[in-house]
Amino acid sequence: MTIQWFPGHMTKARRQIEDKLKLIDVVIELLDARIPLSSRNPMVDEILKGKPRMVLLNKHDLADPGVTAEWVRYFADQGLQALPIDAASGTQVKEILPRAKALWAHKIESQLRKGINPRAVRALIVGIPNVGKSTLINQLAGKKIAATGDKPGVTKGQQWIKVGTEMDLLDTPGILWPKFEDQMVGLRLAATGAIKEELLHMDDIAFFVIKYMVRHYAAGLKERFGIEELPEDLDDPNEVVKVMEAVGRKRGAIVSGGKVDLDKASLIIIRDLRAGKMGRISLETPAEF
Ligand SMILES: Nc1nc2c(ncn2[C@@H]2O[C@H](COP(=O)(O)OP(=O)(O)OP(=O)(O)O)[C@@H](O)[C@H]2O)c(=O)[nH]1
Repeated sequence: MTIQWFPGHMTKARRQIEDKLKLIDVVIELLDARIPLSSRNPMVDEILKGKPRMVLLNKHDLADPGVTAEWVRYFADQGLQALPIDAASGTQVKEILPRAKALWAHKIESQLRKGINPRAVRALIVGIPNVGKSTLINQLAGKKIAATGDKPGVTKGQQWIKVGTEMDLLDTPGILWPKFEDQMVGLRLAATGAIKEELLHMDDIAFFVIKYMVRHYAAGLKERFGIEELPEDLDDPNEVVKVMEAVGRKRGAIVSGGKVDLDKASLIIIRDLRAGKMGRISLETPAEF
């Protein structure tokens, strides 16, 4: 699967999810805790057609905990339970089963009333590329089964995976596309690694990251790169370039003649952000929407 979503890809992805929906009881919608709305498919409500659903805010280990708490309230206001998790380390993953059972409780109760032994709740994980679907499937399965990778687009391939005796999970997730027509959404997706780097200009992504960091996480930026003065006028590109130059000098990204290699400095900023080296950072808040 490539990351360039054309209308044909979207139609195919949508059909694949609709086929899976026929088999399952509850949907586990995986979002990136750092950018919950930018990592959300714009048509998700329509595609999931009212299936009981929970939201998981993944990669919470990299997100700002205060902002994530705001997002949990945001989703609660929309009637959706959102749970911050870290699929890679397994933090809060044990909470998923009780929540899936709660979403399916009315069916379990009606089966019990009829004297039928309730079957395991059937679940499907859905989300955009690179949000951590395979990593979560592996955590829930308790062993390595799905292919994982740090580049978008590695999920391939329907089998059920037993999560204990009470939940069956489809072994291939539903792949959704993000809303990248919006330039800001594209920048946030690129900054977090959900869009392939080759498709965007590094310096545009780094510009966006620097500006956001100066506004919201100045201390983390200063500390990581030993910068004393940050720009005040963020509308002046020269000021932003000065930050890039400081990063390049600090990290030895210098070309002949002693000039800073701005492409390398951009890459350093983006890689450090993705690895959490500047602290736990969220790139959007409910208040911005
Ligand atoms: N820090 C952190 N990294 C995570 C977490 N969950 C997944 N990752 C990383 O994110 C990257 C993508 O994870 P995958 O599980 O391959 O994502 P996917 O959604 O299956 O991706 P596709 O196959 O592209 O659809 C990998 O490098 C994972 O190690 C998490 O909770 N925290």
